[in-house]
Amino acid sequence: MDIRYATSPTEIGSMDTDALRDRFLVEDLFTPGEVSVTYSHQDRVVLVGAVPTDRPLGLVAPAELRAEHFLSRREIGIVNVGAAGTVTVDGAAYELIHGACLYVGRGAEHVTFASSDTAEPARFYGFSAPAHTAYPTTLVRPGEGNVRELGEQSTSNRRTLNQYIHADGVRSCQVVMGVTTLHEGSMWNTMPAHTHDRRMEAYLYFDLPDEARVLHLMGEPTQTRHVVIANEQAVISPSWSVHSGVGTSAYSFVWAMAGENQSFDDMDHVQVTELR
Ligand SMILES: O=C(O)C(=O)C[C@H](O)C(=O)CO
Ligand SMILES: [Zn+2]
Repeated sequence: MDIRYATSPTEIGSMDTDALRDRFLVEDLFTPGEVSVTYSHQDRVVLVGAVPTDRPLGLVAPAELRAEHFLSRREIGIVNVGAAGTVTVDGAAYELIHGACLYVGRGAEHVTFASSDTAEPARFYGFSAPAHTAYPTTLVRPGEGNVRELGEQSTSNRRTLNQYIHADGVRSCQVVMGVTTLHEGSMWNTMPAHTHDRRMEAYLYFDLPDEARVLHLMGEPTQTRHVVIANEQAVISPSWSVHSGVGTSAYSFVWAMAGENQSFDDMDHVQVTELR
């Protein structure tokens, strides 16, 4: 299992490009026929990528979890960023089309991923956090979440944010999750930027053309660094780090958080003019 240790803000000043990428960027989550798992010590979040091809794939607990089942002490939010597929949770099948989200609560024992058409596989992205109790497994189809329209065309940041798992929607212990889609011609996400000292966050960029990239901004607001990110790569953002990006093309991203609270609007806003 890929392990990423937690990072202090004092550490990143001396990191070069490769060190930043090794610590924060998750490049290979989606391998056909495999389930890939990255364990982050930032709030003990686990990122999962599953690409089922000719047979279903199971979500198995890595040895490092010291758990009988992956979800023995955890919950997970799953978004399908590929073609249609099915997630089966203890015998109940949920169909996820592109952009749909499934919350699976603590205690589920057998979770499997399958593609509806093996020639065009589903690509499941999971964000899992420790959970203290069991909330019901719930499917949210694209557009069924709480929608927020953000930004302006004139500042190239017009985007639609869908909240799926959140305090006023699908209930969870820690995970807050949704999808934001940039409108055509808009390139900036989360600008003006913010931090949230009470939660870490991870972004998975998707629906980005192969030849395009997102320049993702991270670090303390007055000590920013950038990471160049390709389609279907995830980036881990500690609670002290801004997380904003500009694409060379429109794109979507799954954002997901875990930590001290679930209050989406509990953000420490940063003015554009404060960034360095
Ligand atoms: O486009 C945005 O702005 C976002 O999607 C922001 C994320 O949801 C986020 O950073 C929540 O804290
Ligand atoms: Zn955020």
